[in-house]
Amino acid sequence: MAEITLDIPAGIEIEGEFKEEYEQVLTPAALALVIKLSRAFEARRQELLGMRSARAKRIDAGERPDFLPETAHIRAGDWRIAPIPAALECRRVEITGPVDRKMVINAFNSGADIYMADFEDANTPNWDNQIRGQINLIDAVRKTITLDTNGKHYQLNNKIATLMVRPRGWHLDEKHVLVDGKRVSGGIFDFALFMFHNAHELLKRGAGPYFYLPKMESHLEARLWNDIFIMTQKELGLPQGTIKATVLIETILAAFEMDEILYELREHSAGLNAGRWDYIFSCIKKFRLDKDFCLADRAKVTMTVPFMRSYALLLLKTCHRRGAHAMGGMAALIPIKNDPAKNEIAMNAVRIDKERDAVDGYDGGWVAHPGLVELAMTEFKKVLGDKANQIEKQRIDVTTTADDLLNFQPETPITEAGLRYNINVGIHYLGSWLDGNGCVPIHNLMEDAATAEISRSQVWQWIHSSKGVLEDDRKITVAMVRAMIPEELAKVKQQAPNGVSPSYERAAKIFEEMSTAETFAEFLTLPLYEEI
Ligand SMILES: CC(=O)SCCNC(=O)CCNC(=O)[C@H](O)C(C)(C)COP(=O)(O)OP(=O)(O)OC[C@H]1O[C@@H](n2cnc3c(N)ncnc32)[C@H](O)[C@@H]1OP(=O)(O)O
Ligand SMILES: O=CC(=O)O
Ligand SMILES: [Mg+2]
Repeated sequence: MAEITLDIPAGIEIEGEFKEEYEQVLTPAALALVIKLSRAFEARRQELLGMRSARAKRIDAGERPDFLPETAHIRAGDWRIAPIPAALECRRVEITGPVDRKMVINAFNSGADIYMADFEDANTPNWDNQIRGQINLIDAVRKTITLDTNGKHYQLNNKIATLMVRPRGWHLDEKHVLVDGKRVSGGIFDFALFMFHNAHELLKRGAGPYFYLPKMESHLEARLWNDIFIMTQKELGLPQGTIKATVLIETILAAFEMDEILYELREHSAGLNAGRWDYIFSCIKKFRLDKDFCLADRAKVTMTVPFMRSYALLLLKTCHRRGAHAMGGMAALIPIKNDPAKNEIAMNAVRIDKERDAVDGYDGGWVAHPGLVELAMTEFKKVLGDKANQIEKQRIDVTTTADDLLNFQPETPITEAGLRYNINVGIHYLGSWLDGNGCVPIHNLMEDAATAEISRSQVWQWIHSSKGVLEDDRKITVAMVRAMIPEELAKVKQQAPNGVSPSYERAAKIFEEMSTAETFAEFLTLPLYEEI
């Protein structure tokens, strides 16, 4: 590995490989911001992660989450978030995708109102992806990004989507960068580099630095981001309130603190998003030891089952009451090539999903693929007409209670096909992730870190729960899962037209370890990260 030859400020060590083009990202001044934010906030990040573990232990011991008594005044109070900048008023369709150069260009050109560049669920956070992703965004913000590949030239159109960026969640470190000898937060690293290089340029161009914030579990975690925003704005000479962020409500605990999260970020808020896939994963994770909890096959846990419906409606009601955008999540379906009949079914499912969100009152929603933008746009336009959003639509009829949020149905069916599906997807996704691709089409669905977590955690839960019983009354066991893993690995290999890399053997091993271990690993990506 070549040594970093950059002039780097004292206190920071870069352990990642050096490539000449990285120099434009890892400048001394940008790294100084990483140091400043890390020194100011790393202890609090660790404290909050400690609080997550302590809370998880209490839930394991039987505590049920509820709305917080100490913040009742915030929920009852009559406040609204600060006005939303013009560039973020209209968000009917948001396309998301990893920060790969070609996909960045395609996403900006897709016709969506917003493009969320993803350093998180859709991305393997290897060193090259992280730094190259920053380079791609620097070039895109300045509209100089181009690419020539496979005989095709890529460049930005005149009219492009507004950029939002999703840095990594609080649980992830950036292991290639140490500040005072300790790994920095992945989220702070991604955020600081993006802010340093692009905030002023974005403002010059009529937009601003806008973010999506993932996987938070409490309003105190949102407060940490808010404090980071305040310090960064001061450091970079930006007016306070310039940064705007949409928080993904994608953990069951955050669902009890939606008002509080908006309140913490009220000067910097751009609403909430119903991050449905991580939300399902979070429910399984938090209640995995509850003898009464057990969800049916992954495919049965849709947006219309009781706990998901309650969560979606509460998010909508909460946002609009506070003058904030309520953003719908991702329908994981993608266009199906070479099978028009199946494709029509998939497109219709996306249409129904977006129609439901739009009619409910959502202001927009996510798509995973450019081929879905027009379809989703049509559904939102049918409801919104010429309006940029429908924030004025108040859902006072919604009366979601704690019990509604915790009404985990359906419990059946759990099928052998569903179990095998989870194993198959888990191995395939892990293999791809290890090879550097954090978002893949599997069985005609978009699979990313959040969807794969559902597969992995369901297998663990079905083994460990007395309710983990197949329709034909066979109990799901370690031995059953162990026997299926090589069979599903063989199918994954067969399904890959050009074969698979050795990573897939490793992936099968890791999947086996994680799904059969006595202790549940907090996140799939934590042990995986140590492998890359
Ligand atoms: C739970 C959550 O967090 S959801 C958010 C995270 N997930 C995502 O962001 C999903 C992103 N989507 C993707 O990565 C891809 O769409 C996949 C992996 C699901 C499917 O990828 P593929 O099978 O390669 O798609 P396909 O071959 O149909 O792509 C056709 C074209 O669309 C482009 N494309 C596909 N998806 C995207 C996207 N999300 N953004 C930009 N371009 C895209 C491809 O680059 C390709 O471009 P080209 O014709 O210029 O070569
Ligand atoms: O990030 C989105 C999700 O659904 O998870
Ligand atoms: Mg997510």
